[in-house]
Amino acid sequence: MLFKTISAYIRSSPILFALILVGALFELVFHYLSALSYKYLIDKALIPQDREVLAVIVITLISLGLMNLIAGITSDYAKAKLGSKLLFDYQMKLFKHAQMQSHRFYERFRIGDLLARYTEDIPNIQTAALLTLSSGLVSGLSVVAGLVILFVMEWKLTLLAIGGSALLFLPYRLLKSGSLKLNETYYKHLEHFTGAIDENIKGYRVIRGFDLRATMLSRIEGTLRSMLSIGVRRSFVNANLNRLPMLAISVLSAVILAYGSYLTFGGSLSIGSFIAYNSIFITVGQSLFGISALLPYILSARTSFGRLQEVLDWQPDVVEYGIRELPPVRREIALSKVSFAYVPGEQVLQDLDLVIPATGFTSIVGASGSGKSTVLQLLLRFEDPDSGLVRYDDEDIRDSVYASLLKQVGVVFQDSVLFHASIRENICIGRPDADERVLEEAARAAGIHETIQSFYDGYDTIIHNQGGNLSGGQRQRIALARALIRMPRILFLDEATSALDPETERSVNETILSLAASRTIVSVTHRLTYAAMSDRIVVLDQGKVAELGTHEELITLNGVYRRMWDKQQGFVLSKGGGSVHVESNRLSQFSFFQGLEVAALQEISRLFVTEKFGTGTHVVEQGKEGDKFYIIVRGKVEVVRVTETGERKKLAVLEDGEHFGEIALLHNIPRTASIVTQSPCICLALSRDDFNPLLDQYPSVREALEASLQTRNQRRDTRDPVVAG
Ligand SMILES: Nc1ncnc2c1ncn2[C@@H]1O[C@H](COP(=O)(O)OP(=O)(O)OP(=O)(O)O)[C@@H](O)[C@H]1O
Repeated sequence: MLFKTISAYIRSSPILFALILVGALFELVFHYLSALSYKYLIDKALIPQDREVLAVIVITLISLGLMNLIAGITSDYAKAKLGSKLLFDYQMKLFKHAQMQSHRFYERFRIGDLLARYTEDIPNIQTAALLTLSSGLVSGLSVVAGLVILFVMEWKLTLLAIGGSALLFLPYRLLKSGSLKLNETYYKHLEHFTGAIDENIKGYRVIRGFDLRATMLSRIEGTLRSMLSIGVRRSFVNANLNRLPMLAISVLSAVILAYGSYLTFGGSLSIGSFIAYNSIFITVGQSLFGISALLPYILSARTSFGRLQEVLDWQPDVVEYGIRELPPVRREIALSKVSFAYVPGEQVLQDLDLVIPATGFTSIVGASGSGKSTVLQLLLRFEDPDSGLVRYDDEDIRDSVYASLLKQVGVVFQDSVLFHASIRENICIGRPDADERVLEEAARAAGIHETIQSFYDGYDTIIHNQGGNLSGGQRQRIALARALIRMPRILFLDEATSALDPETERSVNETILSLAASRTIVSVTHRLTYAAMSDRIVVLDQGKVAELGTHEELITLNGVYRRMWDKQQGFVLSKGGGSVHVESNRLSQFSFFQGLEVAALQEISRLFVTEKFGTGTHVVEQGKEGDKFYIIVRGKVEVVRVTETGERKKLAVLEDGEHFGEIALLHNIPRTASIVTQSPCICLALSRDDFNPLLDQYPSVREALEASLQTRNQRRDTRDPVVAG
């Protein structure tokens, strides 16, 4: 398969291959004529002392040498070009293939797996192809030509040489399968290694926060030790693939020398012929050795080729077969009877029907994990539904040219990736042909033009480290400008502002609201204050549309939305968002504060302290004794538990208005899980020491907390994974 593919590839560049072949033939002719010249030099020039013959031989050799040099240089250039082209073509092919893939592909092939293909496997194939074309081709031709000449000169001796040559390939046959297996194992470990490095870089906060440094170090050490031991065996086998043929050649040379001398003693072979024969045999031997020296490279390339094919054979989930241009959306975008699962059997959306009018501002809200982002992914065709269809007006988007869909939409994510380039390039990446006026218009619409102008280099300011030199609000506004410059008919926002501080969030949302007048906006958000301003709200619950309507309609419904809304109400942020106050009626919603007088609730409310956390902070550490109860005012946290084997398990996600750690108000008991922020968070914290004096005053609170603790212990006994932190 490797040879078939590579030789087809080489044949696709006939001129380069012809140049390489001509170079090989010249080299061959030069080598053999040099060796054969001994026969004439000794028998026709030196022994008879004929100076004229000597001069002819020398001039012929010099001329051939020069021609060989020119052909060699041309062939080297052709090889360099062919090799670089092969590298380029395969790397492009792999890149393009990866671009067409969706989540299943990226779950199967982690970053380490893919990087290894680019940096190890493709270069391995290139090396083997180039070596085969250079020393392999010359050596192969040389062996054939040499054996023919030797056969004509002395057939008995040559038969002996051919028989002996088979010995050279014996080690290959013996070591081949072992070498292939070792190569495969080595690359598997290399993938783990690069994947682990990537994970350790990206997750350094989590690793430090969970004190996983020793665990990670020992994992990497384990991988590196395995690579060390496999590396030793691999190098040893490869060295033997080289050394054993060399040994076989030495033995064969000794036999040829002995038998050739015997023929010379008997007078059936002249001295000149014997020296020429021996010289040609040495060239054949070297060529055979040249071929056997290629074998480790070819074996390695075979493994690499298999690994590369494994990726290239992966069929994309979203196949771009549509041929019709998608007309501009006029009426609606919709999901009809859509079911979708990332993991077979774990349904995220089930028979979902949703129609979003192509006008105004639609918000999609719902609890974490209800499928909001998944709906957006399907509308953008990042994924295709398992059943049902996604349509823009009456067009099934699978039947349309994908680019014509993307042309109509713009998208801003929560973590908008900005590239290491100027602000101008980052915005214009959405529309490379945009002129200065269009660029500034987009930046103005996103409310960032003045800020950019105030930078020393203006639009030419370079964005470093994915936007590290900009504030969160500036990054999101640039991402918004990048989406707007495409003048999209529909703008999709996926939690585009929820990671911003309250003040910036308010101002970016005002900008977004002003955009809704001229285009359709579909926004996934969990912050209901801004969803309330939209024209319609879709409430998702466990992958289904639970409610649909305006804010007022949904509040009157008194259902899921109303509960979510109530949870997020009752917090008063000071101007600038520096501190938060929780209202007494909000506190009364917590089961353990229920029934308390307003005065008592107000007293408790005053005990709460505002705490702010950046993304990736461990608000609560598993195993550490807890002494605070927290309410999340804004932000998103993950409840995670590290198992005894070091595995990190995500148990739940908590958002605005949700709480954790109430048992700590009663006892200083170890936390059963950690709470890690997923976005910047503002929390209200109530410490046990502050709250304790009130417990005697309000026995109902103590009873409710005791009951809560009991429930939690029962849960733990039945191994229920949900914890309150
Ligand atoms: N790539 C993935 N592979 C497997 N499961 C996934 C993947 N992406 C999402 N899920 C799961 O699909 C479900 C819905 O996820 P989705 O992101 O759509 O929810 P969401 O409502 O947007 O949640 P959030 O508000 O937390 O972002 C969740 O249970 C989630 O764990």
